[in-house]
Amino acid sequence: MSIIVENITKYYGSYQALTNINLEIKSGELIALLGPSGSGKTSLLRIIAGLEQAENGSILFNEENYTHKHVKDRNVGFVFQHYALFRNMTIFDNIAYGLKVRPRKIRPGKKEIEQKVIELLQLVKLEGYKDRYPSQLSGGQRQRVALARALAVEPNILLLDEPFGALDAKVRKELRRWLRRLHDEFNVTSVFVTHDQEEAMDVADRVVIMNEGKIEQVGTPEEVYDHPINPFVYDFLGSVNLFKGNVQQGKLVTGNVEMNAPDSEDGVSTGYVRAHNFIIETEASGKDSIASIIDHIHTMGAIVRIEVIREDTNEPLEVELTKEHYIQLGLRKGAKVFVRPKELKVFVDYMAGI
Ligand SMILES: Nc1ncnc2c1ncn2[C@@H]1O[C@H](COP(=O)(O)OP(=O)(O)OP(=O)(O)O)[C@@H](O)[C@H]1O
Repeated sequence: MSIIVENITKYYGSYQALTNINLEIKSGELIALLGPSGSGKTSLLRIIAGLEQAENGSILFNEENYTHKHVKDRNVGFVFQHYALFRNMTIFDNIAYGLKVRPRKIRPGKKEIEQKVIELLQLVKLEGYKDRYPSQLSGGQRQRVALARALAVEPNILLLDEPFGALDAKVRKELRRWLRRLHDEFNVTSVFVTHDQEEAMDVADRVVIMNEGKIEQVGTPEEVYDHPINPFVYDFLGSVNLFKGNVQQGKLVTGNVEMNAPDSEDGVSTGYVRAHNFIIETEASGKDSIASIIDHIHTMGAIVRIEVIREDTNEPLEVELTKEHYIQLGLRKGAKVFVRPKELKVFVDYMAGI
């Protein structure tokens, strides 16, 4: 089922939490709403769900206007961070709940419910746990039950609000795989809220990046990472180094370094370079070589993160390289090196001088 969000505006009292949100979600897509705390992700999800009403705008499911439909008539499944399972019910009964409470006319028979629950238990690999109670499961297992419970009623749309937020990093990763697998299996249009960019980039077909109640950019993980449309998106998606300077005739001048910026307008600008988009050398090789001193070396498995201090401005830079390359170069703390951007994106500082 497709979702269209049209001109949605939401106020809490006089506070405007969402401003003119427009978004089209294709049937069967898995979409992540990603943004810092307070950017309006949960508000948007709740409006899609019908748990919250917007002041302005419409919500369409399969092009039909659902704006004023009650949550129970939208057939959406929910998984929340703290959407506790029923503590006094077994895992089996928790999953069966949504089917058992259906009005008699549309309620499946006992055998049918049983079969469905068993299938779901198999899918989330918890067959052996059906007679346990939620308190006898781990956090990750409980969220798998929550996913199975949400899917049991065959929702048109699955909405997840920080579903893995309360779990540790390793379990979160595992659950991402579950979400992706279950999503592919059921092909249900899914929207999940997260503030974890790695989670969004890893799981979603497309990522919606939100900030201060607005959408900054929508795109596939590759699009938003490789072609961020503004400084906010650049900064939000992974570690980035900033070079404040001035563009003159296709060159960004920063400190005593000149970097090629052929497509940039002249004026006060900031260059953005991701940590892995530097070349690190022991000799200068051009006007864009930034003389620096290694301040800190941090090894993280196959990747080495090096913090260097620019000699011209004393500003720190973060550079990432493979361990293999790091060993080849024989780098150590205190050594002088030259870092050069492989890929630079320049945004004009429109606010400069205002
Ligand atoms: N019921 C409410 N009453 C008043 N203000 C609210 C209410 N719900 C949310 N807000 C405010 O609206 C803004 C957006 O909140 P929302 O929960 O949608 O953001 P979020 O991006 O999901 O944040 P988080 O990641 O912290 O959950 C915040 O500033 C929040 O304080």
